[in-house]
Amino acid sequence: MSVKPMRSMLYVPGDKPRAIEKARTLGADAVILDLEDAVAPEHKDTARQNVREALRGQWPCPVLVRVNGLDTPWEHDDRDMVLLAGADGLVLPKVEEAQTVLDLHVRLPLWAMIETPRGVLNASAIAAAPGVRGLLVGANDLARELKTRPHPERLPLLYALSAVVVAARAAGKQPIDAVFNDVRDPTAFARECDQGRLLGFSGKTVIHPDQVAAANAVFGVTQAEAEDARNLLDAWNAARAEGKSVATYRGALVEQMHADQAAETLAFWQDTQSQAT
Ligand SMILES: CC(C)(COP(=O)(O)OP(=O)(O)OC[C@H]1O[C@@H](n2cnc3c(N)ncnc32)[C@H](O)[C@@H]1OP(=O)(O)O)[C@@H](O)C(=O)NCCC(=O)NCCSC(=O)C[C@H](O)C(=O)O
Ligand SMILES: [Mg+2]
Repeated sequence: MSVKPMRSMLYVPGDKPRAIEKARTLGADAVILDLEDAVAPEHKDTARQNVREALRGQWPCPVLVRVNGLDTPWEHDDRDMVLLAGADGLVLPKVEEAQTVLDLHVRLPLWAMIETPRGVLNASAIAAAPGVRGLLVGANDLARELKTRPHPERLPLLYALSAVVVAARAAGKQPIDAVFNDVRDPTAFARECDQGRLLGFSGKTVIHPDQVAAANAVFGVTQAEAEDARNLLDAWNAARAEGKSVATYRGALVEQMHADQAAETLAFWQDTQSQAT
């Protein structure tokens, strides 16, 4: 299954109608209307009503809803509302085993959050479950559960982050990196985006308007990268036309997989260009 990479997935608290309205205009690749941890217990009902209302309107991107966990009193009402109101997908928090996803029996695309040690250990099976489009890291919960200390390079979380990338990629699904909490530190945010891309994530979950463009830039394709991919493909096609099995581009070996990767880069570039116009 090929799904367009989600460079930025913007969480918006369900109890903030002004932020929900603003989210339509921010250029995120997806919006996640949150009913879970961004909403206090006494606001859950109002948030559900706001989200139901918001789903009736027009959106320029897919709109997902993060429901409350299965072990909470709100999950049932959340899920009923989401199914009736026609969201583009369901984000399930704190998924720990594939059976949770299998037991849901919903047709909506599912995005499973990996944010507990058991979730990390079972990430491969969760990613492979039918209906799952991607895995989202919940690093705040994960750090708490792992009893790690904060670290600027996320050293204590690296094993879990890579485990999520490997699990999602093995199943052909999208791994989406965790949120960065300090919305007033764009430099550190950009650094964490770079690290996420380096690790293999498709995109990043974000929590503030200012983070959207930066995530789109880091997880997108630059013009220079698109030109490079086009040149590599030209070199590859020329070598193949001469009957060669491999090529070189700028002195480096090019094989079929590099050509395939370059073609994917170009396709993604063209897709984002056509969206921007
Ligand atoms: C993080 C915030 C609480 C910061 O709020 P605030 O200081 O009020 O932001 P600003 O004043 O800078 O806001 C400026 C304008 O932007 C709008 N806004 C803010 N956030 C969003 C948003 N997420 N989407 C859309 N619009 C947003 C404000 O309304 C202002 O608009 P205007 O009045 O017109 O100027 C706040 O950003 C926030 O609440 N963010 C989302 C938090 C959230 O969703 N949390 C849940 C997901 S993360 C999570 O749960 C962790 C995960 O599970 C894990 O375990 O790691
Ligand atoms: Mg969480």
